[in-house]
This record gives sequence, C-alpha cells and structure tokens, in this order.
Amino acid sequence: MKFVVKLGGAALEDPEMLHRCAQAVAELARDGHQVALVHGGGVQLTRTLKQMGKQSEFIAGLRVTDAVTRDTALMVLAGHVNKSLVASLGAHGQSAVGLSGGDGLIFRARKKRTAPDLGFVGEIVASDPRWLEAIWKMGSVPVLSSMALGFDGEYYNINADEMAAACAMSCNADALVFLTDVPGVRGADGDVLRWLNIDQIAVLAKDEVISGGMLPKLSACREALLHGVKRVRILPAAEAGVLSDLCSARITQGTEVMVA
Ligand SMILES: Nc1ncnc2c1ncn2[C@@H]1O[C@H](COP(=O)(O)OP(=O)(O)O)[C@@H](O)[C@H]1O
Ligand SMILES: CC(=O)N[C@@H](CCC(=O)OP(=O)(O)O)C(=O)O
Repeated sequence: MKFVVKLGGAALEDPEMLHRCAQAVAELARDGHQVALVHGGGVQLTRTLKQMGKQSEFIAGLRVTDAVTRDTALMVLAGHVNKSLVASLGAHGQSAVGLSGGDGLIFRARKKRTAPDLGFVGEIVASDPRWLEAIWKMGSVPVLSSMALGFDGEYYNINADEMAAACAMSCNADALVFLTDVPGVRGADGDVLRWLNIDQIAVLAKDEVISGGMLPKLSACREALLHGVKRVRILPAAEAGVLSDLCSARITQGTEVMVA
C-alpha cells in the first residue's frame, strides 16, 4: 500500500515521540509499503524566528511570510527538521532521502492569493511524483519538507498539511495519516470525534469548534478525500505504533475523516 504520513512540528518537539513516529514509519516501509513522510516544523520555525527577534503572525492557521521568514523557513524546515527526521529513520535502520518540494521539481507552487496578503505563502499547483517512485524503488523513504518552488524561481512556504494532501493526491495514496499533538478532532463537547464527515467541517469552523492549525489540516483532509485518496485519519503521534494496523485491523485512536 501507499501511505503518506504527515508529522507535525509540535509532535517533533518530544524526542520520545519522534522516536516512536520514526519507528512506526520504518516498520511500515519494512513491511513492504511505499511510505512518504511529509513534515511540518511550525513550532521550530516560530522559535528560531523569535531568537532572531521576529514575532510570528498567523491568519487562519497560515504564517504571514515575508522574505526573511521564508528564508528562515528554508533553513529550519528544509534544513534542520528535514535532516533530523532522516537521521531518526536512519537510527531505525531505514534509509531515507530528505527533499523539499523544489528538489527534482516534485512540487510547483504559486503564491496564495488571500486578503490580507500572506507574502511568500504558496499553494501547490503541479507535481511530478517520479522522484518519489524512484526513491521507493530503491527501498528508501522520501522525507519532504513543505517548501516548493514557484514558476517565478521563488521558494514558497506551504502549510505542511496542504503539502501532505498534495503529496497523497499526486501519488494516488491509499492512506493519508496526520500524526499530531492532539488525540484527534474535538467536538463542541470537548470529546474526540471518532468520525468526521467532510460536510461537518465548515459548520465546526463557523462555530469555532475548530480553529488555528486544525483549519488547514481539515481542509487538507477534505481536498485529499475529494481527489481520490481512499483513507484519511488524524492520529495522535503518541499512538503512531498503530500505523501498521491501519488497513488490516480496526483502530480506535484519533479521528477518521470521511466523505458522506
Ligand atoms: N477542535 C479541535 N480539536 C483538536 N485540536 C484543535 C481543535 N481546534 C483547534 N485545534 C488545535 O489544532 C492543533 C493541531 O494543529 P497543528 O498545530 O497545525 O498541528 P500539527 O503541528 O500537527 O500540524 C492542536 O494543537 C489544537 O491546538
Ligand atoms: C504557510 C504556513 O503556515 N506554513 C507553515 C509550514 C510548517 C507547518 O505547517 O508546520 P506544522 O505542520 O508543524 O504546523 C509554517 O510556516 O508554520
């Protein structure tokens, strides 16, 4: 099976969590699945920007990205975070190849047109999954950071959940799993929803039951499901160990997002 696993920056903060997620991804690959790992690193980027004296601003879960922020995103996401994940997979005996969307022109971006303007924030408009296929053929795991090149030669900062959905759509993934720092999507009563229909997303957003980073995440889930990805699940990173059971057993952790 083809899996796209997205690992969020908050989950990456805890070395034990990182270890668990890398182990689960390595196990999936060793079981013969084709796995692409797409990662975020929003928390790490915010910290580095703060050390540089720059405050971060988000609008509807997306970072306002000026040129300095974009260059810092390249450094942190395509650099340190990406290479740390390659190292973690390596520590579990799994070879991995770290890439950004710009490498091999796997993903092309264009500036996201929003009001207010978000600067160098992009959206994926084209993809060429042949590099992913080539890496899989070599028995390796592509590890993708959420930066992609525009046709104007500029790098754009892509929300990592959007990047993961684009990756899953591009390679016709059987499953897209978001490993995150919460136990799942919480409903109005605070309990984790075991299932979420994509038609409910707009209502949850309107009622402010979902906010911040959950907005682009659920929008990415919706896009992926509407474009042929068969299964989409939001899973707590702490439970990454159940990844290999996803398609063979009934799992209860996290939230399954579904089309009506
Ligand atoms: N209804 C909700 N259920 C769960 N998390 C929510 C909800 N609404 C907002 N959130 C926020 O969404 C965050 C997860 O999104 P995000 O920060 O983008 O995670 P990641 O780093 O995994 O991409 C949670 O930490 C939580 O603060
Ligand atoms: C445009 C935009 O907001 N990009 C994100 C990219 C990283 C990301 O999405 O990281 P997480 O998955 O850890 O949240 C950012 O700059 O924070």
